[in-house]
Amino acid sequence: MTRTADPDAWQAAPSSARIGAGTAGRYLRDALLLAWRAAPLATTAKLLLALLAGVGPVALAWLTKLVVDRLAAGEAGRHLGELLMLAAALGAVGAIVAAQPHLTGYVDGVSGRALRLLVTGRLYTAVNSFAGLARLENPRFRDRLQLAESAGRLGPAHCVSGGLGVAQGVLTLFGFLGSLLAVAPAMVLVVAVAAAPTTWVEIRLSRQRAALAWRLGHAERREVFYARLLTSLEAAKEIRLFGLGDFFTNRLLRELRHVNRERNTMDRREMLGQATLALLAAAVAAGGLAWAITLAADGRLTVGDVTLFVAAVAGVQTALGGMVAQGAAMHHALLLFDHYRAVVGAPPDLPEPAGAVDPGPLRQAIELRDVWFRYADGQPWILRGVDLIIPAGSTVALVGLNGAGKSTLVKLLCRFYDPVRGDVRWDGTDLRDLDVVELRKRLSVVFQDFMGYDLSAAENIGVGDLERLADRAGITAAARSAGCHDALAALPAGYDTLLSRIFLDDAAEEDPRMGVSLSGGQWQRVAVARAVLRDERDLLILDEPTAGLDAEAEHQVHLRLRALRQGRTSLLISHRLSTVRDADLIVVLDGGRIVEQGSHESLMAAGGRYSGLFHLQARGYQAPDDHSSDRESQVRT
Ligand SMILES: Nc1ncnc2c1ncn2[C@@H]1O[C@H](COP(=O)(O)OP(=O)(O)OP(=O)(O)O)[C@@H](O)[C@H]1O
Repeated sequence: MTRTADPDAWQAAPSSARIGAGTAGRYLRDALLLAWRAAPLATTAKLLLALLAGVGPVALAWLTKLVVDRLAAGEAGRHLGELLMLAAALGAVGAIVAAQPHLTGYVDGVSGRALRLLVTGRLYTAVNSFAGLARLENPRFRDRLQLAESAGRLGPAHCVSGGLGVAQGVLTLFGFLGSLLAVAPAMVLVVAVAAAPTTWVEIRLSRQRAALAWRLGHAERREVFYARLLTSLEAAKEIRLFGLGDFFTNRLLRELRHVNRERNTMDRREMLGQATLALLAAAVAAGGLAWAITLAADGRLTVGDVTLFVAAVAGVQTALGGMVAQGAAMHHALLLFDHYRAVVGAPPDLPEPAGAVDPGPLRQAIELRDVWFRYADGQPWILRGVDLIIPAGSTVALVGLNGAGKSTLVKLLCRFYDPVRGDVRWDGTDLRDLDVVELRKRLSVVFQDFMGYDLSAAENIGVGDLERLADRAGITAAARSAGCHDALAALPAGYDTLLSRIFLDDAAEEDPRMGVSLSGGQWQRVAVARAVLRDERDLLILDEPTAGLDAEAEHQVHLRLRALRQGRTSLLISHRLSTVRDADLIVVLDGGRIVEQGSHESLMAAGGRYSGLFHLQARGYQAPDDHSSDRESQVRT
């Protein structure tokens, strides 16, 4: 059975500001389970503290009523022992109620941090499990990922705190409502009616807040993008030279203004709603007090009843306010937790066969059969019916103009995407039936847009094969092959030099020589060394591996790569045709179609596209006078 993939399945989870009671209950349970798994002790302590915080105020009010009633009845002398016991109980409960917020704060911190660790690990494990690239290229997914990253990491902790806050409020509320029922049953009705609009308004506000977070996600991501751009070292040259600083700052401020406007509107709504609710609460409290005083004057309530009544009205309103606020915060956190769940629970973006096959060593060939590919529905076809065989042990070169689809073909070989039509086969087995992790272990690639990591020089090569990260001899040999050993050895701390001007560890910060940047060509050699370290792989793919190198270095690196390719299966992409002429097969891609293939000699003899490109490049190295002799052989490219 194949685990079906759906690159858009993450969208199925609700992205609106509504969440049903059943879903909310499920999410809350999941958040609690996560909290329990992350920090069982702290979570238990949180539960107990919430219980204490819930019943504490009610106990205080009742103890106060009992003391006041005894004192008002002039029975202090007769019941002194009992009164002192009540006073001691009041002190003890008061101490617990006073200490509870501090204990809760501490426990919240401990459990929140543990939970964040767990949730963060799960989030990035999920992101790493997406085998393809399409999801990461989807702007809506990135919005969701950002919400999952920011709110999602704290979201579960907020869900738990909110849930416990609500539970605590419910305890207090029912405790005081029970008390009110004992002294003035009609007042229960008044308080309950007054609570209804509060609950309704707060839930509405919470929905609006969550919808706003979703709506603003895109603008906030752009804001972060401009902010990063303005401080990015890579962009700094162009930004300064082209005078782009104000341009990007203005764009950043435009996004920020938009976000501010929306948030101000939301705050205004919140302020108006909550101020109205506060007025309503004050009116209910004042009316209730006047009523209780009237009853006490008639002798239908004791002084203790009035104190209990006052405490109960205040307690109910505080509990209700807290409950609704915590409930709203929980509701907001649950809606944001939804984004986290959508990312973490997203099904595979590429189909995963249940019985995925280990590709095993390449023995015959990699074959593309009538491969059609485009990056999204409605976008132009990038590959149009490509049929290509890369025989095991041979070097195939892929050439063609910019945008012909060469790098796209490489991405399909790595299975970053699946063909829309047709298939790619490894010794006859469709790549879709292979274990993608095992497949990638059999590939070594120098990507056109390779990475330069803010790590040490040795690590920058070692990441090519994590098992050899500590294999200094292997790393040095790879660097020699790629022609960057001398440059790396000459760095201030040799291979241990941090290739970064951004992150310096404590020791490095004190040593101004530690953060070093390489030249473009040197970085490229490091990328080649990374691929060389990954030797013994079945397929070596080199996508413009020497584009940034000087002529001498290019020659040397190609000589070494040629030696490395010897007897291996390799795919070489290069615009410099002199570097591909010794390939066993040269394939010319044009507009997503293979228009020619053959050996250098046969393609030159055919006088087609390849020969035209070759002559064009060769002419670039000749004196102007020589050009006339070539004019007849010019082919439009
Ligand atoms: N992630 C992507 N999403 C959408 N379109 C893309 C993506 N990557 C590449 N393309 C488009 O696919 C086409 C082929 O790009 P590709 O990088 O495969 O060309 P190439 O032959 O390697 O070009 P070059 O010689 O410039 O490296 C281009 O038109 C490009 O705009």
